[in-house]
Amino acid sequence: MRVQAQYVWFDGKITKWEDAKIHIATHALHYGTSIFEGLRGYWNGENLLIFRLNEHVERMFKSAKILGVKVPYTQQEVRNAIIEAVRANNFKEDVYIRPILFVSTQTVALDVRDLDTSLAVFAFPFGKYLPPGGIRAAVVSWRRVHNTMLPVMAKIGGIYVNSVLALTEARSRGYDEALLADINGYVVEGSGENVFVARNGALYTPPVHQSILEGITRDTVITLCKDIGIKVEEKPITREELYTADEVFLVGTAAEVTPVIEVDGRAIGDRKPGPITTKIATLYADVVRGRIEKYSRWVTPVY
Ligand SMILES: CCC[C@H](NCc1c(COP(=O)(O)O)cnc(C)c1O)C(=O)O
Repeated sequence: MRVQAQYVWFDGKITKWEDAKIHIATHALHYGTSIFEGLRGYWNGENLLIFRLNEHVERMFKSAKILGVKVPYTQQEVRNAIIEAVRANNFKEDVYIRPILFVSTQTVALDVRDLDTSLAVFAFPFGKYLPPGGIRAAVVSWRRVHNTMLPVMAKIGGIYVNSVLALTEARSRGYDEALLADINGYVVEGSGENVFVARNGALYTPPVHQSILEGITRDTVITLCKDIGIKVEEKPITREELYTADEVFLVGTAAEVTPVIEVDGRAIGDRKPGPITTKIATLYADVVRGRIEKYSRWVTPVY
């Protein structure tokens, strides 16, 4: 799926898509030293609402701190850049927004402390990332990188080779998505999502210290569950618990709330979205389009 837009935001300027280029000696191209985010903008018929803009920008700054690179902008300037990248294209449909901060110095040196960084943001029309009726997932042979090896709480470009290998394996085996186990064999997340398991009316999801990205959608779902009285417990999840769950679903900005109806050839529940998954997916769809006043703090209008 090639992405395309008319205009992008690049180091403070609205630039034509075809002019937004970097040099082949760019540090981030060689070593994966970029920090990126994924946000969604939802068109609700009147305005385009960016979902949890503040939290995504906050995470971008945390990721940069973990990698040890400079961010030559304030959080407000990055929020404005993200809004501008959407506004400049006058989008009036659902979009995916990709800010990326990357080490731009043309060097092969590894120490990043004094190197320069650039910020770019582009947005493009984007619908469903995974089939909303439910997906088939496989626990793949590639393990989730352990957080003593790479700081997986930081959304660092180079770490995504782990996700690339995982999803490519799952798709080559005929599945829609990959589930990754950590070095101890616990299932911790998808290639681009956090995972939830429902059993006897309660939800379980791996704790943040288990080498996962601290997902913003994960936080949204936990908050919504508390508000509607669904118990959520953060605990390690074994493969057997996954196979025998009443429901499994994946959550992420791109994936939103995606039911998992089969894992490694085992049907989950009766192989269709379960009641808890459906309830949360429906509520989430209303929240992101600003239809529920209680969560209006989470949406930022573009126009
Ligand atoms: C290719 C990466 C796409 C990106 N994945 C987001 C993502 C999540 C969910 O995080 P959040 O809820 O904050 O989005 C969890 N875990 C991983 C490894 C992720 O890449 C996304 O935009 O959903």
